[in-house]
Amino acid sequence: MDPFAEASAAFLAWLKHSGALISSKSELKDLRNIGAGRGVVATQNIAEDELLFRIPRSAILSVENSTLSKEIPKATFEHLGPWLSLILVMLYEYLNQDASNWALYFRVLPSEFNTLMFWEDDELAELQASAVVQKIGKKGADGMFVKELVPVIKEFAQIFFSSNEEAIERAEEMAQPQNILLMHKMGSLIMAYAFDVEPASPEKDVDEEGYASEDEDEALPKGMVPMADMLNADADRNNARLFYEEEHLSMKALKPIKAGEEIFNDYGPLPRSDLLRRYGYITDNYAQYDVVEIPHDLVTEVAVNARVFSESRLEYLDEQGVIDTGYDISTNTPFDIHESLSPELIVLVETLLLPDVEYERLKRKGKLPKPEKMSAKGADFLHKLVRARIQQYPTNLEEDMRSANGEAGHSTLKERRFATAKCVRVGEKKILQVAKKALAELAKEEAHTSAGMKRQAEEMELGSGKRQESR
Ligand SMILES: C[S@@+](CC[C@H](N)C(=O)[O-])C[C@H]1O[C@@H](n2cnc3c(N)ncnc32)[C@H](O)[C@@H]1O
Repeated sequence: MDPFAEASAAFLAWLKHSGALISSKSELKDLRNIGAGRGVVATQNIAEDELLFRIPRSAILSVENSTLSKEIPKATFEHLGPWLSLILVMLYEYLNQDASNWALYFRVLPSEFNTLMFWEDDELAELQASAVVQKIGKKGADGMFVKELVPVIKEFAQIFFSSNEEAIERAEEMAQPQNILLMHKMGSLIMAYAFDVEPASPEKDVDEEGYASEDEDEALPKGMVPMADMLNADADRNNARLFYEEEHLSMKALKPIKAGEEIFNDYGPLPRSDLLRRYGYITDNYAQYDVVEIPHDLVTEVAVNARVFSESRLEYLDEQGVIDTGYDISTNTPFDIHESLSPELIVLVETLLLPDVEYERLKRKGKLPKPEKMSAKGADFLHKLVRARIQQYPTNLEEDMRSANGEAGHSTLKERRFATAKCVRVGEKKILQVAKKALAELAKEEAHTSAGMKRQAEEMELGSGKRQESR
């Protein structure tokens, strides 16, 4: 048996031994031929709601289930927070090798990643001005590993290295680059594989469909759920979902699945930039969720040039929760600029453009301009903003499209990454182009309408004046 298939078989045997129930109607399949690693595929027709597999909560690789959490004070985990705590526990289990309950699970998890965290500088440069580059957070994570994780490992070296006689030296070595890299790999596994695990008895409010609200989701502990994380995703072909039960987590079919079809989870409506950052791959059908971010700094820059920058107005907007580090322009079909622009961006721009008297009046009432009402000046400002954003990309859409057409197959990893980066930046530039066109038209239309209304008002005034005069 080849090592890949052997690792899958050993993993499945361990999982069953741990109390998992796996339907004989699906199989864990080698999908490397389509560049998708392992995936789960139906071997027979599956009915809607049918159970695909059931994993006992005790098999989840989580802080709660690891013996490390019984030996290190709870306060230490609380101080680290859920993300670093799970990295710590995964490192502990991984370094424990065969002594770990999850040793055979680690054998089917990847040790190499294509996520942006692992891209070379020249590869990242191909993303050009995409905001995703600023979201990778490699330096921040490096700092956290050295400042937060390594000291905990040193403090509890004897526990962490299971009383190994070289425990102290091994703990010292954890700050070395190869171990920081290992921490990044654990972090990347969490990002692409972990689930927000709802508790056995939910204390949190869930909606009718059983989902916790967004705030509550943040509070849910993350856990690595074996087998559930072997499902790939597809933006349009999601056909399975994980259900959280008292003792188990059950993956069930959301619709009938035919023999031979792949079983897909839902990674959410992610733009391709984020799909690449978190999961290390993209497919065309995620283009429907693409966004381009307008950095807040660019808004202030354009406002300064347009002589409408106001520190005090930005402070007021901040108090009102409008200010962010960036604002999305999303894609939609058919394209509607009002739907596409983030409401915060419209409110921000309209506030900066208000005449003093009007601004003061709204501020006294604690109000803001309405996002659905974009003025001609607002559309014109946004048009300038979009043009400035386009300028931040070193090549334009036409150049990218031309060179994309001339490309042959991509045989090396670097070539594939370059091509992927180009798809991401082209997606963003396409949004900017249609937004630019729509805003130019809107600015013209609005200006025309407001000029018309002004003329009408003047004529009415003139008319009533005339009437007065004639009296
Ligand atoms: C939760 S895991 C799914 C199992 C994974 N294929 C494996 O072999 O371990 C997520 C990873 O699977 C891969 N993946 C998921 N969906 C994919 C798809 N539609 N096409 C290609 N790769 C996919 C990506 O590498 C992603 O980071």
